[in-house]
Amino acid sequence: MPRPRREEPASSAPTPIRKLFRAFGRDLAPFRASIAALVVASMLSPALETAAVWLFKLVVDRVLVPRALAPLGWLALLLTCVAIADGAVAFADRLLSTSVSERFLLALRARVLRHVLGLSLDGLERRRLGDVLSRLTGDSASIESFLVSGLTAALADVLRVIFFATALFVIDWRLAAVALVALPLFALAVRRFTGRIREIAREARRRAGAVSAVAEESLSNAALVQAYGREQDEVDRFRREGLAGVAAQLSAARLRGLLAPLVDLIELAGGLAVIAIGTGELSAGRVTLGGLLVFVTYVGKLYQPVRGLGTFVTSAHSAAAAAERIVELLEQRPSVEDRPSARPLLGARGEVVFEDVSFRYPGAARDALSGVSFRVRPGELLAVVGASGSGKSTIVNLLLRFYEPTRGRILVDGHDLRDLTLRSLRDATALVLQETLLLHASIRENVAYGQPGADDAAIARAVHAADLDGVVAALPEGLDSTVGQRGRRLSGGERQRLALARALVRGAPILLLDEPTAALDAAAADRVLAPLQRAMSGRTTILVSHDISTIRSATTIVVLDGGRVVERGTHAALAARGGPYARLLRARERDAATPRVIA
Ligand SMILES: Nc1ncnc2c1ncn2[C@@H]1O[C@H](COP(=O)(O)OP(=O)(O)OP(=O)(O)O)[C@@H](O)[C@H]1O
Repeated sequence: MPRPRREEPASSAPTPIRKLFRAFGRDLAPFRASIAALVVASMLSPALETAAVWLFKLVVDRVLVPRALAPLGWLALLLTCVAIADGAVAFADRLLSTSVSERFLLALRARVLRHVLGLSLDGLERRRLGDVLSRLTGDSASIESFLVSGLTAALADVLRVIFFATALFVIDWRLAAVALVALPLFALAVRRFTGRIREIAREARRRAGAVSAVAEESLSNAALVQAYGREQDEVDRFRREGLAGVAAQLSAARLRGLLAPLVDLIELAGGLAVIAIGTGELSAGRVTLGGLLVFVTYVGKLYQPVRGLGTFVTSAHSAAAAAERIVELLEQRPSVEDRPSARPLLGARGEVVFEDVSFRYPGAARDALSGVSFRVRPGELLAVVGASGSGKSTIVNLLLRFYEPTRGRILVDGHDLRDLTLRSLRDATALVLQETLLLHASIRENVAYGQPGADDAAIARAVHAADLDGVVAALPEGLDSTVGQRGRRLSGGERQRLALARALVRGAPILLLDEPTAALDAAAADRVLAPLQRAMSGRTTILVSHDISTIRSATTIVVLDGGRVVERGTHAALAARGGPYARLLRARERDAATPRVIA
């Protein structure tokens, strides 16, 4: 299979905050009812808070100052009711917001994952896996924390500001005017910082992606890293990427650190001014003691939501940065998609025809295939041989429609692949690669992956045909034993036979085998041979291989060189001709005579 070429995705232009809604509004739609309830809770909560403080004014003015106990009864009742209502609203708010946040986040992540899985391989391979993962986890979480938690909290904060400020004016408008002078200053201080915080938030999100990418690359290549003793280099690379993130976080901390004391100072100045002027107002009888006390309480409470709104603005910026990264991913279109007129391939017989097919990988300098033509009738075996890089795996990639030919066409049962739905084409094929793709699951699940819903009998037949009975019997939990990550608990040959069982259970009429025995030693390869032959019989098979024992029986052998077919025929005919195939054979024999070196 072709090596993935990954490059860092370029950062795109900033996404304005309203774009967030355009991009993710429809993800919110299923939660409309819960969000409406959440909005009501966010409105009730500030109203109840305002009422509770106001009741204390009444306690001071009606009970404490006149030293009269009588009104305390109804005031206490009211205070208790408000406290209970506040508790109930807070409970509902917490439950609702957790439920909406978590379900929204899951739905968003599932949408992103579905999209990414639907991308064509060329688009996917250009990305770093860790970066995609970081978008799927961290960036989605930022969007959630803005769109759901953030917006409802902001709504409550706005209402708090309105209610508290109104209460201030009702108590004493002169005092209120003084107290509120500080607010615009406050907002100004927050604004000055936000532009810079936004840039830093974007940088920090991008860095988080790079750090996960490095970790993913090191961990997925752990065997390589250890065998070549490069652990320290990997840690260093991780640290280098991480350091840039540390710098971004430090700048953010510096800004936040500056903002906090500034805000405190403004708050203190406001409080002192209120007390100074409030004493005068109290003496002039324009305000009651209770009024002044709750006034100071309201002022103290007023700064908290304003500060909350400042944080909301910051979170909006980091959400915008996250949204940019997710939108960029979601806007990537698969280069291979179903045409609107695409029809399913029904009851496939398995005839495969390549008609003058040329193909160049995106961004490559030369064609990987040029003018390749061949026909494989149902049930026949076509072997593709050739030197490394001659285009063998590309044939498999094109037949699975991971890519589309740049020229010519590929037909299955007489239908151009482009007229068929991707799903039905892939349903008609079973693939076995040199590098076996196994899931971290049981043997049963790995086999059933080939045919979801396969019953026990079908799985047992496939396991038997793949010569895995002995392996399964030796495992403590039989078919339900797990194979470890990427099947590491099995030997290479066993892994390959498991991959074959999966292909067999699929019952697809076309079998694609890309060097299925290349990673195995002679003994293990021999063990795969019989199951392989069983798998091939009755199916159209396209086999990419260097292994003479598997290609000897091919109906046709196609020899590729530099993406062109240079020879075709049966093993006997080609071996006798003394051309490129015979040369490949001789090279193989020499290889077989020299001991293998594990690279
Ligand atoms: N994803 C890719 N992007 C760009 N070029 C690619 C890609 N995959 C393969 N190529 C190039 O296309 C050519 C054919 O590759 P292909 O994988 O089909 O060769 P192959 O015959 O299967 O080789 P091998 O036997 O080494 O697996 C090579 O020159 C290779 O470098």
